[in-house]
Amino acid sequence: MGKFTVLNHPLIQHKLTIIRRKETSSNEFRRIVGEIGGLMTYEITRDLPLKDVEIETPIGKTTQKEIAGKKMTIVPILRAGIGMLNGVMEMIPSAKVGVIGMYRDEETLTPHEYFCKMPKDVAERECLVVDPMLATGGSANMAIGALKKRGVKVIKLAVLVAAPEGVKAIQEENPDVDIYAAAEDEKLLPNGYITPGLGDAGDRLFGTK
Ligand SMILES: O=P(O)(O)OC[C@H]1O[C@H](OP(=O)(O)OP(=O)(O)O)[C@H](O)[C@@H]1O
Ligand SMILES: O=c1cc[nH]c(=O)[nH]1
Ligand SMILES: [Mg+2]
Repeated sequence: MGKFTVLNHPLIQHKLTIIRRKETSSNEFRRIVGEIGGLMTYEITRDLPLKDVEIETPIGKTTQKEIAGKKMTIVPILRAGIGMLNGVMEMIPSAKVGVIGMYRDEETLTPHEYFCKMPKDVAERECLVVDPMLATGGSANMAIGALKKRGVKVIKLAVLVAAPEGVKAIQEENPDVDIYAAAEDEKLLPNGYITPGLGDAGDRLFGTK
């Protein structure tokens, strides 16, 4: 089964509390979602392999470390995943970006894919799927399925708030995927929202409600 890790760094926890507050403006919400995305990336990439490289400093030759192999593909799930993207890209500027568009039917909570554009060599890269909310897990499972269909072998999932139901759904359908979250919340409500959660992440990011 894939690992489920809650990244309880004090900065991440503090910033998460700010975006949970209902009075936080879209402007501040957007900025902080990006910042948390960056802080989470720092933790998630801890085990990236390194290789030795010969370089020359102004003083002389030396052998130092750099990240080995192809850089990651970051895969934001539209719309809300876009909120995390800039923060993640600041940490890994050479990563490529693959975008997948998905919306949840408000009645049935079933996800629907409406867009997918991946880098040509996506199958050779590790993918980090980002979305602030893991509720039923339907959207993330569908996005992971779309990547596997394109030949991707190593996939990680980063979310801000995870419902236990969503974590279970990913672990059952995609047991090879490690999940990272800033928090695991209490549960899913019958209407599909996470409690206590932070409301509708897409609407709060884009000011649509
Ligand atoms: O785990 P699930 O039950 O699938 O729910 C989580 C999904 O719901 C939200 O997207 P939404 O459908 O609201 O689209 P949006 O990002 O465009 O607002 C959220 O950003 C996730 O993608
Ligand atoms: O609580 C939730 C659940 C799904 N999507 C959101 O944006 N918020
Ligand atoms: Mg939404």
